[in-house]
Amino acid sequence: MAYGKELDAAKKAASLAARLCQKVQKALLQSDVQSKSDKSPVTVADYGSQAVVSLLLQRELSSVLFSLVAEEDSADLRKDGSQDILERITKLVNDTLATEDLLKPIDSTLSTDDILRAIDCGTSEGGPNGRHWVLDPIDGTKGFLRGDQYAVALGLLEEGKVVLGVLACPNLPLASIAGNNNSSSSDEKGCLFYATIGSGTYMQPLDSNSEPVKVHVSSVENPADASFFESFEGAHSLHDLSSSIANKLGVKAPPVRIDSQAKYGALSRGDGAIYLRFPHKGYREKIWDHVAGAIVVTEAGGIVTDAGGKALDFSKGKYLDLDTGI
Ligand SMILES: Nc1ncnc2c1ncn2[C@@H]1O[C@H](COP(=O)(O)O)[C@@H](OP(=O)(O)O)[C@H]1O
Ligand SMILES: [Mg+2]
Ligand SMILES: [Mg+2]
Ligand SMILES: [Mg+2]
Repeated sequence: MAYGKELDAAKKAASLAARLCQKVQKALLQSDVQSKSDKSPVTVADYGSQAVVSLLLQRELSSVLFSLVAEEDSADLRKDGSQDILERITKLVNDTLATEDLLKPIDSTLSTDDILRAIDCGTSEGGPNGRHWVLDPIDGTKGFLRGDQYAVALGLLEEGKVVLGVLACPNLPLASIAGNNNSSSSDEKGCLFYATIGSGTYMQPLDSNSEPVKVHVSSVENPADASFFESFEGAHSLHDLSSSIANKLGVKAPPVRIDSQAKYGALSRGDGAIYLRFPHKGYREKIWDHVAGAIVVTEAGGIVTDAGGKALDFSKGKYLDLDTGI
């Protein structure tokens, strides 16, 4: 299969990064620190996830040319007073890598400098030529902090086109979320969605080796039977505008609001039929917020465009040039 080796590496990297995030999110929920608005735990998970993916991809693919466009960089970690947080990230990454039995044994424990370097591999600008990995180490940080949805989102661009995407969604129920905003806690959670160009979209449980299943977008034709997704955060997308558009389309169901590219994952298996996103004026969308999600949806039979109906162009660097919304 085309991109088979890249897909294996990407699935492994995203799953392992998700494991790191789950560990941090658990601690975040169990301790009472969560409400204290101390953002350091999430920073730890964002950085740790980015380091894990960067290290894994490089180790598994050992290509001379490795380009990664990723959300985080190490600038803040290099500042005075960041030593403690950097050591925590380093420990998290080492502990996470040590749990991966499929990995070649690690020659030595990674140092703080190794971690800084791994994070900074993600400073590529992308663009229309060659291969670029695109990573959002935690998409939906606000959801992550709330204990809600988030995703590790990893994609691959080749000559400006998305050819591969992986979405690890640790809190997304394996069963459909159609019709309910809050799933019961007994639901089995943790989904891994993946797609390569021309080969469809698959979903498998994040923490087991169960067989992947091919997924397809909703087949609902009548808008009256459709439901739509949007950001949980009103600051990220104009809820009033989505509602009025949904209304005009004839959609009757209330919006399903969830964080992150888990929306694209849920869409790809038909939990809902539509995703509407209208950022406030002046906001520029970043490619890592959509690359993986876009291919997961298109390979499942869906269509992803800007609000003007044009396909998303991921070849312009870090930002998407959009007409109004997605
Ligand atoms: N004002 C804004 N308008 C639109 N999107 C925004 C935003 N501020 C942040 N975002 C983006 O929205 C993403 C989350 O998407 P969603 O709203 O679907 O959960 C964030 O990703 P991160 O959490 O990776 O920073 C961030 O990139
Ligand atoms: Mg994001
Ligand atoms: Mg992020
Ligand atoms: Mg962010």
